[in-house]
Amino acid sequence: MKTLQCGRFALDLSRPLVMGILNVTPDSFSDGGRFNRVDDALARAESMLAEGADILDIGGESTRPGAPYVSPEEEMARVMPVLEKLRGIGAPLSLDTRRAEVMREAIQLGAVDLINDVSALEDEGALPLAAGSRAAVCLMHKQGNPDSMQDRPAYEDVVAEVGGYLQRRVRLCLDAGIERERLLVDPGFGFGKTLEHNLALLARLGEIEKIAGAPLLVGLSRKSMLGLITGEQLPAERLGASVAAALESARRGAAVVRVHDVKATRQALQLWQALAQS
Ligand SMILES: Nc1nc2ncc(COP(=O)(O)OP(=O)(O)O)nc2c(=O)[nH]1
Repeated sequence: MKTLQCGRFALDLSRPLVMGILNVTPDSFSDGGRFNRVDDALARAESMLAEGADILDIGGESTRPGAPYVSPEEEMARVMPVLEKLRGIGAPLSLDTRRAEVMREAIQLGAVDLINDVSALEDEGALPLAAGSRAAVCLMHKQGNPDSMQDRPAYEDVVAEVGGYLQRRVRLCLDAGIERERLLVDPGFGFGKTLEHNLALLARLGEIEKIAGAPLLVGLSRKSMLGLITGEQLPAERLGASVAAALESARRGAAVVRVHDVKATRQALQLWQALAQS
């Protein structure tokens, strides 16, 4: 049985896991401002667990294209009170940050089971910090940074380049002493990719896993590529496409899908699993 060693938890990867997104920001692209008060964040966490979330992903900085700068102090002020309250909730907590100092504070709190880093531990000190913890790590690919990554994304072969980057990051983590059982990789949909790039990555998801050598986490929920395909301008109105994207990701081998709409995604995955087992 394939297992993800995830801090205080060992997660069974024999079925796709659902990571519920808890953005404690004022400006996340689809739900900014809804859960940035601690009580609202707690209520949201509880409802996502009740809906079947396997992991909660707490993030204090929007990394959507064009997102404004958030200071480390501000990011910490947003996430630490929520992590403190959720520490005893009995479910794996993922911290969505690209800053080593935020990781350090949260690890010291004993409230991080998974470090979800959109910059694949590139921040100074992040790699040894993760190596010294028991947290799982999600290494995500991005081309450029949120302020300009969507200006002119360009690749020779997006799958080979994204896979190759993730393979190099996995190698670095293994050399630093992070066991492979703690690693996830993520192609980073929408992080310096055109619609064509995103579709190629989704279509060829299995190749990414093979090249990188670690299970896949996929985040497509409500993203603008789904808006381009459906014509739906409002991210929160992209439920159908988001659920279909999660299902297609699972069919192509994703181990974890990162979503806003937990209940609908779980139901779709349960149908898919029932079929797979019939
Ligand atoms: N591993 C991973 N982490 C991510 N974190 C944030 C976002 C952006 O989505 P969201 O958090 O909903 O919006 P915002 O960044 O505006 O808070 N996408 C990913 C992703 O695709 N993969």
